[in-house]
Amino acid sequence: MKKSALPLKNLCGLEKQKCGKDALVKLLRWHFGYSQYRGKQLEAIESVLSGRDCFCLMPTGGGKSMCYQIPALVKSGIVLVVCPLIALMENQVTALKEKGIAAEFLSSTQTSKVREKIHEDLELGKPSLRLLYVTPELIATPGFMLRLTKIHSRGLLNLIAIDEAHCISSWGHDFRPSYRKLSSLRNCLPNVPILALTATAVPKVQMDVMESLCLHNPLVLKSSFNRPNIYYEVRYKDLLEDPYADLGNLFKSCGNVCAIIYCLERSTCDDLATHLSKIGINCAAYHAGLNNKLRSSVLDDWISSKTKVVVATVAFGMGIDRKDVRIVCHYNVPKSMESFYQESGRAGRDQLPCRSVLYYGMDDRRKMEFILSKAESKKLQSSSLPDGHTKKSLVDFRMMVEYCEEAKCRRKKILESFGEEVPATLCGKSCDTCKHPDVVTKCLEELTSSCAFRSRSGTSQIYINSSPSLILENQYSEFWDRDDGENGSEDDISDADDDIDVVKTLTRSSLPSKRTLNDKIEVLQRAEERYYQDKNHEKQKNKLDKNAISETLRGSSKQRLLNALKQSQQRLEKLEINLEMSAAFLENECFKKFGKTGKSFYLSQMASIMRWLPTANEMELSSRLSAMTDPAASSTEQIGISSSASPLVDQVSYDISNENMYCSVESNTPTTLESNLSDTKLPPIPSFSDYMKNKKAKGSQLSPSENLSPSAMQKNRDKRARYQ
Ligand SMILES: Nc1ncnc2c1ncn2[C@@H]1O[C@H](COP(=O)(O)OP(=O)(O)OP(=O)(O)O)[C@@H](O)[C@H]1O
Ligand SMILES: [Mg+2]
Repeated sequence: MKKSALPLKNLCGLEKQKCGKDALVKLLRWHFGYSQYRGKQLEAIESVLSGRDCFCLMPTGGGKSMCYQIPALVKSGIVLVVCPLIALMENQVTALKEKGIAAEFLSSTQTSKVREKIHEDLELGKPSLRLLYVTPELIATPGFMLRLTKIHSRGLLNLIAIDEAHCISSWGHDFRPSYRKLSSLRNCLPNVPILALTATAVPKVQMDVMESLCLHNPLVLKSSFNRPNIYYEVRYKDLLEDPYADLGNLFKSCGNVCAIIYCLERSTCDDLATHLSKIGINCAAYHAGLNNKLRSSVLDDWISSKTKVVVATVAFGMGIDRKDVRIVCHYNVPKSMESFYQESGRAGRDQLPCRSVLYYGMDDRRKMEFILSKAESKKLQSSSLPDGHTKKSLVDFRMMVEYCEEAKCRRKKILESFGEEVPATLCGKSCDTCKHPDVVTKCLEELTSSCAFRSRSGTSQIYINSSPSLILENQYSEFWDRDDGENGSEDDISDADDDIDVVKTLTRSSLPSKRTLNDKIEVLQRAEERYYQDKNHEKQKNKLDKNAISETLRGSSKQRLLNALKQSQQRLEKLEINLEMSAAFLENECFKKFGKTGKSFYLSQMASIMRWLPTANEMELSSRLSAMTDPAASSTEQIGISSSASPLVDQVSYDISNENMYCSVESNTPTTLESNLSDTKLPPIPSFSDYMKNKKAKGSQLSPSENLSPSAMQKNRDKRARYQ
């Protein structure tokens, strides 16, 4: 039920713009129904109300949002909240509106009419809005900054709150380049207090956040990271008969509780959800591979308790405020302690007892190490980060491995990883190692002995012998290119599972786990050999099927284009286009040209368009789309790809993944794809006719060009050898 606003004038001395403690408690009760402030909430609120910057570190579920929501109710004017996720903004705005609090968010997902209405309100002498949620990308646009400065100059900008502030630090676990742009806020909007909030920041990240946001003499509030109501536990997959069955039994024994199970890959989410449903557990899968509609309905059903268990990639979580999650399970080991803390922290936000259960497996560990080293080498190549960042993610992951592989208090390990000193008695038997030390020690001994042989040959042979040479060196995949600063993505901060899908290409283990690791690796190696032996044969056989462009694929391509166009429209304020029609037009052009040649080329072209859109200016976009009404133009040239712009590609091979695009492009010129792009502003893939001409000239067999560098030729030879 909506509540009318509390007559603030009676509570607060508006002239002095101050609020006493009692008045602030009344506001909390009236609007949110809570009787008292938690932890350091009140101190944070008082700090920003007095005009002082504040850095607030509170545990997951600690109630950080309240620290900016209450100040918004104290006096008229706006509190600007910067959030990394549209879903997060939507959730909070909906919840606030239900409480009768005037809040809105601005994002590309809204219609221009809705956005215009919000802008109109902001231009009023006394806006009705109290909280305005925006993404960091929007802050970076000059148009929006101008609007903010106008509001500021009218004395109406009361506070800037930066939620999930650790995203600004490249030392943090969820670094978002777009957050970097927030450092201009202090200069552009002087004297507005800034409140930085986070649940996960090691001391180095804390300093970085405060410096990057140019906080002046901030009040630094740090609460313990400890989540006393969570019982921590690790289960060892390699020692379990059947991890799926174990997980099923766990859920059955806990009753019909609300839970989240995190998996590394989308396919595991689907498999596991199917398995759990079969044994009567009310669950659904959630990942970035599902369309928006399905994702929202899974989320809605889970929020409303129609579905009890969600089996998800990390795309699920940030900003989801369901209080009564009783179990958070990790079916694969997370990439860092910070991620683990954030994800497991979604349990027990009601402060009641709950569990974190992590299933740890040696395969998962090696898989993650492989993924992280791949990401590190990419970072190193692009030199996008300063020295010292390299290997950081592997070092972070090491903590996670230690958490699982040491027979020490799990809680202590978590807290110490955040730099907190922990008294020996803190845990009070609320983790498996403290409660059952003998059992855990025995498990670890068994695990170590089963792994002993491996130490003779070093790390996993599977990765050393095969996949890295194929994937690390020879493949160029979109997948590693995700960078919100570049693609302007406002979508999921945690769409990291896209990255993870590279491992789909690797042999997947679903072996009975009581076997020794030795057996497992042998089986994996055999499977891997078979995989490569079958590869050529299979490639021929499935070529047609694999290459078909389904209606679903076309639908999702249109949706991607629509999202990208929305972002372009937001970026280029004068751009007037019909978004739906434009998306359909661009997709159709792509389909017309590549429909017959197959999915690989179609996907490559789609990817090129997606890269081109965020770089195109108004004129380029309008002229490209003018072909919609000019059939002659549209038939001669496709968007962003002119045959003359073809970057002389010698070998284009498409393989391995059927869902995600894996386009391996090797150029015979030293020109990089990026430099082509910046020169011409055109997507850097060859036109199909060029490719065919090239191919015909060399016979039907794909062969390396004479112009290829010796190392590239060697790589190609190696690659083919593996396929024979
Ligand atoms: N003083 C309070 N008393 C009781 N409940 C509170 C109080 N303050 C906040 N809450 C509730 O605690 C829950 C968690 O709050 P919130 O979402 O702000 O946490 P958070 O610190 O932002 O967590 P995260 O790091 O996961 O984003 C919410 O349901 C909120 O309504
Ligand atoms: Mg929060």
